[in-house]
Amino acid sequence: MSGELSPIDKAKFVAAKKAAEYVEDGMRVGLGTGSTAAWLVRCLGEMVRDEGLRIKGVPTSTRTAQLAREVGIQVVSLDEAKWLDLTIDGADEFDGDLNLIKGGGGALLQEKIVATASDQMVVIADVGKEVETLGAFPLPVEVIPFGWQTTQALIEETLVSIDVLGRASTLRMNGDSPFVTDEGNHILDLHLNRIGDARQLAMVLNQMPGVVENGLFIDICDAVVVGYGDGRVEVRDINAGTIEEAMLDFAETDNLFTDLVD
Ligand SMILES: O=C(CO)[C@H](O)[C@H](O)COP(=O)(O)O
Repeated sequence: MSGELSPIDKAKFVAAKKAAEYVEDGMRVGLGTGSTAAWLVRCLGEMVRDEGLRIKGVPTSTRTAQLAREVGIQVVSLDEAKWLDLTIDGADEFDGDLNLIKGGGGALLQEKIVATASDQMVVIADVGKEVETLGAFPLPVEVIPFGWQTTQALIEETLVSIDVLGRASTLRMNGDSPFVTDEGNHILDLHLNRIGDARQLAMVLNQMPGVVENGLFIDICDAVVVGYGDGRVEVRDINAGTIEEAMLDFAETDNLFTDLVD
């Protein structure tokens, strides 16, 4: 059964499976969005079902909320949970300092709120997401629909004085219509190619009227669990500075490969 998955999907799965070990009974857990996070939700659902794990999950999107309920995880709102023990989420890019680009799935706003309200954020990613410098992946910026073209122009103009290689941006589409986030906003994808100073850029973007949030996660992530297509995983922990390596066995989890959900 595992042969049906591409190496990238196997890598995402093993990262998620390994990260599920961080989750302990009684925890309030932020549940990320995207295909890698969907694997995590499925793994946690299996632990709830088979091992009696009791957790409260705070989803970062309507998609994740639906999947979490489907697999039997108790879903609560962030305001009900108030503060979280742990958030596990995917990423579009991570660098050596574990700074991230997120928002490829359009859920960056809830993802950042939830991750920031957590004692610990663990990112799960296939090794292809690792970069030396952030910026090859277009940076998602959530903007309010009112005057979005003016906001876009302001962003592009401001980027002239920022250390980036490109400054074109595109409105994310969903078919013929603009993509709409769970909060009713739009997403501008900034094609920067290379971000020299991600911290500065994140601050500058968030000062602009019309910008709700940007997809740079600076000093938020505590550890990245990196998955490889052959089942290998590495844990990069920013606090302990350690790298743990392990090999996961696909055979035990074949049933999870039957229906990958995103
Ligand atoms: O930030 C995200 C959604 O807003 C995702 O975590 C990110 O896009 C990675 O997605 P995937 O796990 O499908 O590669």
